[in-house]
Amino acid sequence: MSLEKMKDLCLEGKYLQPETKEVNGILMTKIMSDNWDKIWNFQAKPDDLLIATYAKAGTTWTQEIVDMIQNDGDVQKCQRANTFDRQPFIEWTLPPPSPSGLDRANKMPSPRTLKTHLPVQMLPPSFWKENSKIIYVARNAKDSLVSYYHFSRMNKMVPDPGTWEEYVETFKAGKVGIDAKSLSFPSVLWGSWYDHVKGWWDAKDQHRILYLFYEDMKEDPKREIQKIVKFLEKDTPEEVLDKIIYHTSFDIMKQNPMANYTTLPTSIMDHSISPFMRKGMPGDWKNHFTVAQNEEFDKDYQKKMAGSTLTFRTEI
Ligand SMILES: Nc1ncnc2c1ncn2[C@@H]1O[C@H](COP(=O)(O)OS(=O)(=O)O)[C@@H](OP(=O)(O)O)[C@H]1O
Repeated sequence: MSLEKMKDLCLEGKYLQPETKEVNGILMTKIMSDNWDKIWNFQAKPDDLLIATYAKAGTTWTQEIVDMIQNDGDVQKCQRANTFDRQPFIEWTLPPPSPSGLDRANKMPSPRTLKTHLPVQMLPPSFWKENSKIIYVARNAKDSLVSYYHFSRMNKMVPDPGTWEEYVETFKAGKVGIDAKSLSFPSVLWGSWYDHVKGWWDAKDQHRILYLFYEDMKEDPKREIQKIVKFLEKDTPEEVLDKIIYHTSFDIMKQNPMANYTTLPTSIMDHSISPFMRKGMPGDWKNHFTVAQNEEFDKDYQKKMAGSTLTFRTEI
């Protein structure tokens, strides 16, 4: 769909506050849930690569790294199209005539790289059957929450986050929160962060899954990019590796219109409210949580993550 058409749809108000609906207890936009049968029956292929994350974990960053590796560090080739055109977001669905992630994926020649935010139990079963490779990226809960909050403020295609206080509770609940005073219903798409990261963690030893952490990527991009190179069975020379590190650094990606979502109309994503490429740093949660909120969050976190071997760093 052309950007002009997208603008028209927005002006008609079709993207203002999407309706939401649960599928198997996971909140999605209504249009995604209406399309669920098709998403569930998506046909993956053995040479597909899937980048899976809970929202705001560093998906776009990983997508850019993967594209650069696959294109042997050719920056121009990686600027051939927007991230969402290069690597379809399989469950993402907008009102017609906008092509869905499935439409984009089905039209794409192999080998395909695809994106999803689906929790592990909701992944179309063909990915397991075809043994497609999967890169999962996880980011600590507090920074994910902060990033998701600001993203929900600037992106009209996801539900309004409500106030910061409301959103902290919504994120912890992993679904719709109800604020009795304002009667607003902030909600979080793709379900609980806690279940998401734990579910994929448990799956990683039974399938071809490379499980990465945003904080590790930030701490030592070369080491983490090399893990991806190995997983993709590529042979990437040192100088290409250095080029990839540079091109996918936060400051360079922030200036790259093919990776920073600025080609979308402001009626969809308003970067003046909060840029998509916002801070790009572990530890920004400290600028948002009050001491009391942090203590409450930690208490709740211990309960929700009890029994899991999965650990995160909240700063580096
Ligand atoms: N290159 C690079 N380096 C470091 N950090 C980066 C990079 N690219 C994107 N980002 C940050 O990742 C956050 C966006 O996450 P996602 O791409 O997963 O968002 S989405 O779920 O696909 O909408 C968002 O995090 P916050 O800045 O904390 O909001 C982006 O700034």
